[in-house]
Amino acid sequence: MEVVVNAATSVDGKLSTHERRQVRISGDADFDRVDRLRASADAVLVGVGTVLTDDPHLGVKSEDRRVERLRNGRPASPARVVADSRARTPSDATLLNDDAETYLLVSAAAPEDRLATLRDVGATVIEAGEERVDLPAALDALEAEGVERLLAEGGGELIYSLFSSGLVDELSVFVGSLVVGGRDAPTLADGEGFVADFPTLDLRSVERLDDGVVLTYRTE
Ligand SMILES: NC(=O)C1=CN([C@@H]2O[C@H](COP(=O)(O)OP(=O)(O)OC[C@H]3O[C@@H](n4cnc5c(N)ncnc54)[C@H](OP(=O)(O)O)[C@@H]3O)[C@@H](O)[C@H]2O)C=CC1
Ligand SMILES: Nc1nc(O)c(N)c(N[C@@H]2O[C@H](COP(=O)(O)O)[C@@H](O)[C@H]2O)n1
Repeated sequence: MEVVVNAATSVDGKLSTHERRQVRISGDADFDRVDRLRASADAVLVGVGTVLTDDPHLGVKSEDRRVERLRNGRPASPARVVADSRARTPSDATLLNDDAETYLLVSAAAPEDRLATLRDVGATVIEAGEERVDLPAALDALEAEGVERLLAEGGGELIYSLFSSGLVDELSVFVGSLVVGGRDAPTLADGEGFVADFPTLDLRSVERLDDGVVLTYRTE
């Protein structure tokens, strides 16, 4: 499976405010680039932190791209995937609507009643890990479901875990021209942080877009 991570950060590396309030960092051209990435993916992954704060849709927005996918025998939008160890995704979350399939990656610690509720509203549950989602095992299970290209859109906890498990193939970051600040604001990679064996990246392109730049890396 090819795993592509995409996010937008301020110049000081923040994904959102210290209150975890979503910030419009990308401009129209960058949102269109993200839409192209979504259209090229079989599934889009976020952590449950992003679902709880942003209630994202994660679908392809361009009608032309949805039509093109259908013409190629694919669903109009990629599947939505949430890393959600304890099944905290609200049953009325937007990404559980009928626009695309939705997978919840949970751990053995997820309460049965929550799983039943979420299955009732259409989610497909994949269990991997005891206390927290075991991402390598969960991604293997997704691959068995036909997901060959996975776009991970954040947030910082999830992106850190993907790097720490060596699962990232490509990273693109839009760096917008604003400073968000705040020592507690989410950054591109949070988690516990690396103290050695830092993942190193190979910078492949630098593109000026909107009022910022898109940096694209492959992992080594
Ligand atoms: N600017 C941008 O491009 C983007 C910004 N954001 C912003 O990021 C913020 C949310 O980020 P953040 O709080 O880091 O939350 P995340 O979206 O990264 O979700 C983190 C949660 O995912 C669950 N999870 C399950 N398994 C794992 C695992 N193996 N590794 C890591 N997490 C796992 C955990 O909850 P549990 O243990 O309960 O399962 C964890 O707390 C929001 O403010 C949002 O607006 C988000 C996306 C893009
Ligand atoms: N790429 C990007 N640029 C920004 O400026 C952003 N604020 C975000 N945020 C993330 O985009 C997702 C919303 O998706 P939908 O529009 O609801 O489909 C969500 O994950 C945000 O955190 N991304």
